[in-house]
Amino acid sequence: MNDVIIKNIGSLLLPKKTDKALKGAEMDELTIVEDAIVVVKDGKVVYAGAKTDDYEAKSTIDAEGMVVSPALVDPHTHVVHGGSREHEAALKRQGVDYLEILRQGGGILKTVEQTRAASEQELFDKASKNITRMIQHGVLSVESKSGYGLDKENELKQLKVSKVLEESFPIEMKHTFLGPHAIPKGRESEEFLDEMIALLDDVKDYADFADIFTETAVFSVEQSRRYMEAANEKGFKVKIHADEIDPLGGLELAIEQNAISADHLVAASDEGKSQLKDSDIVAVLLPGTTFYLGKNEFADARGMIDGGGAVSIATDYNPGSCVTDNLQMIMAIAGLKLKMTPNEIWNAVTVNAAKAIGSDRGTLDAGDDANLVIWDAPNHEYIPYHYGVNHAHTVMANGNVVYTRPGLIW
Ligand SMILES: N=CN[C@@H](CCC(=O)O)C(=O)O
Ligand SMILES: [Zn+2]
Repeated sequence: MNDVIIKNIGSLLLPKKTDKALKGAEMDELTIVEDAIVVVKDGKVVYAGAKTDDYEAKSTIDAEGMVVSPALVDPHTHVVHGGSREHEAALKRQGVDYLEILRQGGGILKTVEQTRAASEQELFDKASKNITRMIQHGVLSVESKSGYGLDKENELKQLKVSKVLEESFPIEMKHTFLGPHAIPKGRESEEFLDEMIALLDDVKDYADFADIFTETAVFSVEQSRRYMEAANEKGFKVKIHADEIDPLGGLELAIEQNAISADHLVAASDEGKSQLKDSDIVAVLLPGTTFYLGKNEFADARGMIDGGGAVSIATDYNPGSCVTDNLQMIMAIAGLKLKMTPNEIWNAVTVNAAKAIGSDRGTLDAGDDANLVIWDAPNHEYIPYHYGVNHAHTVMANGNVVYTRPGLIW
């Protein structure tokens, strides 16, 4: 006997199951079944498709005509950190730019101080609140970066907390070592980079990926190449924060180094974007960051998709450049500012986001783990349209309901 049937689904979203991320025109293809059901047994999808009487189950959930999709995947976050930086928000509004704040010892370096000062328990308690909100917003897979320790003890502390979060919540997490995220005060960049390269051996058991911030006044393309080559040699899959502010050629480097994703890409060159088509890399765009930093130029998602590339989107949740853990908000900005279509947006937060972090999630085919969301919306286009609010009604992780929307108590 099956465990549960979700019946009366108005629109069931079924992103295509593939080995590689969806590219170019494929990104606008999304199977939507109206009047559908999903059947679950032992935490797995038995059937997801058009309504049929062929299945029986111990219990039913009435979706009352709502939308059902795979649970969302957030492929770029900095969720484990100490403190907060609300004091910098005012500086940014006065026109002091993000890299200038970093040069003055603020920005990432401020969060490094706060993270070093926090215990594992304090970091866990703080990040638990973010993870809880992410689940409530329909996200069940989260990539989590270190990068606020910048030394062995504190980078390992962040990565350990990330692992404990994964063990403590009904989610999948991928963990990324981002030791070369900033240069600590008083340190010389080459020598610090050597230290981070040596650290790769120590973090091997805790990290799925090795990442670097390639940017003016942070790490150059040459330094990033040295780091990525070392990480590749040690068996890491590599990621890169590339071309966020200045067009340094980080995307071309990512392709050369066979990175699983290149992230940000606001200032990526036309040459780099044209290479996406023939590579397996996923461009992870972070439009919430451009929005929060008050910039007018957004990443060229249209150029990347129309040129045949694979695109995903993420929150980039962090305490400085994008302070939201609501991926639905990012879906809205992707429509408004990246000019992505609703189908492209849904593929970007499901299958393509999963590919960007080496996860097999993001689909709801028979045999998949039953990770899904019932959305209180009349159709899938409505969710990025009605922005800034949470449309998740019910979230199911491995066949168990882990969140249902509370009502008013009055
Ligand atoms: N740009 C570099 N790293 C983060 C921001 C980190 C911070 O400001 O604390 C990002 O991806 O946006
Ligand atoms: Zn980042």
